[in-house]
Amino acid sequence: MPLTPLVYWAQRHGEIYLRVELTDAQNISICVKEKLLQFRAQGHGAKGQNEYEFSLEFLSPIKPEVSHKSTQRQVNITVHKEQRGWWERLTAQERKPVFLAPDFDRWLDESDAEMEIREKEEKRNRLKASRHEEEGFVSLKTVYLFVYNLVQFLGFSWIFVNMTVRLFIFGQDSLYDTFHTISDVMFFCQILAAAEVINAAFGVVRTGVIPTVIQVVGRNFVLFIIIGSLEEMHNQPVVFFVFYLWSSIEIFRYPFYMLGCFNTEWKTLTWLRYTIWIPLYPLGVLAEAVAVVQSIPIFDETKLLSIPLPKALGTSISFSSFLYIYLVLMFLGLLINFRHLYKQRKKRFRTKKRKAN
Ligand SMILES: CCCCCCCCCCCCC[C@@H](O)CC(=O)SCCNC(=O)CCNC(=O)[C@H](O)C(C)(C)COP(=O)(O)OP(=O)(O)OC[C@H]1O[C@@H](n2cnc3c(N)ncnc32)[C@H](O)[C@@H]1OP(=O)(O)O
Repeated sequence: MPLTPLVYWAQRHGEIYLRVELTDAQNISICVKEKLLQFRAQGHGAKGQNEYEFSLEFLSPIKPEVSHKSTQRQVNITVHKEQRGWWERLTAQERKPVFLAPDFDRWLDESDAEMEIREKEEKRNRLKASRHEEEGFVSLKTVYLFVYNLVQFLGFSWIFVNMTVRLFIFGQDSLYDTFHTISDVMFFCQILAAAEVINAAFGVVRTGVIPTVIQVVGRNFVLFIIIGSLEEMHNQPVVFFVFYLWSSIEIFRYPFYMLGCFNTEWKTLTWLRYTIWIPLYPLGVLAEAVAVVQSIPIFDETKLLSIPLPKALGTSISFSSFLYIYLVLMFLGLLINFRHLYKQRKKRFRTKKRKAN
């Protein structure tokens, strides 16, 4: 007489779950034909280590594909009903086979199973809705970044082209009136650049906050305090160099970001974005340092932004004292950002190389 294992069952609208009580089951064979399922395996059951088998004639036809998973304690079988629906019993014969019992761990009655389906559907819908929301946010972010980069690109391109054309037409003379012709657009672009700090701080773009703060604060300090607030600085040729060096990188950086918004890139542009800062950054810092040094005697003379002191201590602390400290900060800022840009460059070209392999 073949030995029969204990079999527990439960159903859903689409599936039948069978749990066969056999430990360390091996050589499992499951055959399915229309309504019939035949199981055979070696394992440790109620009658010790032996070969066990059973067959079940289901109430309605089942699909031929049956999946099973054997664990140390049992064999779990999932059978798919040919047609979805609730079966009033498992087997064709009305009398339940003696080795068969309900699996109360998985047991659900019809209404509970329907509720389970509804819950699953609701969960799926919620997931879909949140994915849509996320996609909406992503596309909103893309539009925002694209427009921001486009505006900056147009602004800095206008500056760069204007200065280049004026240099060709007026030669050296153009160096002296850069501020008057360019400053409004430069003010606009650099005020707008504060958004880059916000973007970095709130994770809108994946970049460090410190390098961005150094960049934006450093430039705006030179633009608004050193050059903008001193009329004597307005027609200094150094303004030309500062503005020209700033715009030279931005006409490549912003279109690079614009393409990045659509996960696209143009290799030459990527190379330019991550390479031309190497000469431009030190030159830019040098030009800014020259402007700071040139402004020192003017701040001393005009006493602009100086801090008044009580009479006993002297007259005032000139703003130029702070500028000496700022020159050191500039050098530190240069080192931090140079290192940051070097890392970004290495990361960019290393990943690209790996992708190409
Ligand atoms: C607290 C007070 C501190 C005061 C300190 C004072 C110190 C003063 C020091 C002054 C030094 C400043 C000198 C400077 O003014 C001189 C010049 O600018 S000279 C001209 C040359 N300059 C440059 O080359 C620098 C240009 N600027 C920059 O590159 C950035 O501003 C910088 C923050 C330095 C670096 O950029 P970032 O960290 O963003 O690197 P990535 O470009 O590689 O971007 C990283 C990822 O973020 C994505 N990203 C970034 N921005 C955007 C954007 N606007 N739109 C879309 N995507 C963006 C980018 O695509 C990268 O993503 P992924 O890695 O996935 O590709």
